[in-house]
Amino acid sequence: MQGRFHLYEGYSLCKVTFPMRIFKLMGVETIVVTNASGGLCQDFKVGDIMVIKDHINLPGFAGQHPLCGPNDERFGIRFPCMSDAYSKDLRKLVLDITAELGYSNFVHEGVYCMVSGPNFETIAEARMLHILGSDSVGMSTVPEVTVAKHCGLRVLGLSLITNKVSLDYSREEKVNHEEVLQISKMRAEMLQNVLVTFIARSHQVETINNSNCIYSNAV
Ligand SMILES: O=P(O)(O)O[C@@H]1C[C@H](O)[C@@H](CO)O1
Ligand SMILES: Nc1nc2[nH]cnc2c(=O)[nH]1
Repeated sequence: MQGRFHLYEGYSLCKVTFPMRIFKLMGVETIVVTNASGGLCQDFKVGDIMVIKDHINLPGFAGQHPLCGPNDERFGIRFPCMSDAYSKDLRKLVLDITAELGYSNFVHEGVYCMVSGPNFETIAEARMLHILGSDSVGMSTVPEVTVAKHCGLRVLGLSLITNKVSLDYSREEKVNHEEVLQISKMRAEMLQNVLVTFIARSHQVETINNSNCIYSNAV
């Protein structure tokens, strides 16, 4: 896909996640999701890649959840497990690949937190998300991954840290969308290298077949 739908654009979560069910019906088994996010973990630098190991569905806590409403049993069960949404095998494969490509210094694993946006975080909000265990924060991905997991797709998620999120009232820098786009452009080639190698090697991971799909926005 080129681009995605976002909650902040006014789309319902049903529409935001609809492509996942189309992929399922098309026979896709594995999806790769990419996004841009702000780094909350103090070890992260702008331009780092975070392999998503888990997420926090903040809108979901408030009832903005793509699986609310009658469950469609053709796709999955009413109460899906979400503790292993991001495949361990795929995470290992991508970490091996980034090490081989010499990218280890700027690749980390971490927890992505979704907020609805469209505003970036206040400092108090950022501090709260950090205390809750979020390593990065963004405005997408979680609804799609939730629906993908519900219908049995395997997921790899990569998040590009496009800016540092301020946790400190004395910091003067202000995040803006241009910076997000600029860093995404700067890292596009590196992410493409990782993904091309990942796709070429994905047959090494058991149960993956060739039905893979890249679902990306920022890169
Ligand atoms: O679709 P993603 O999550 O990559 O896009 C992020 C969130 C906003 O659309 C935008 C903020 O700059 O980047
Ligand atoms: N919510 C949020 N989304 C982002 N997308 C890219 N950077 C950010 C950020 O700092 N916060």
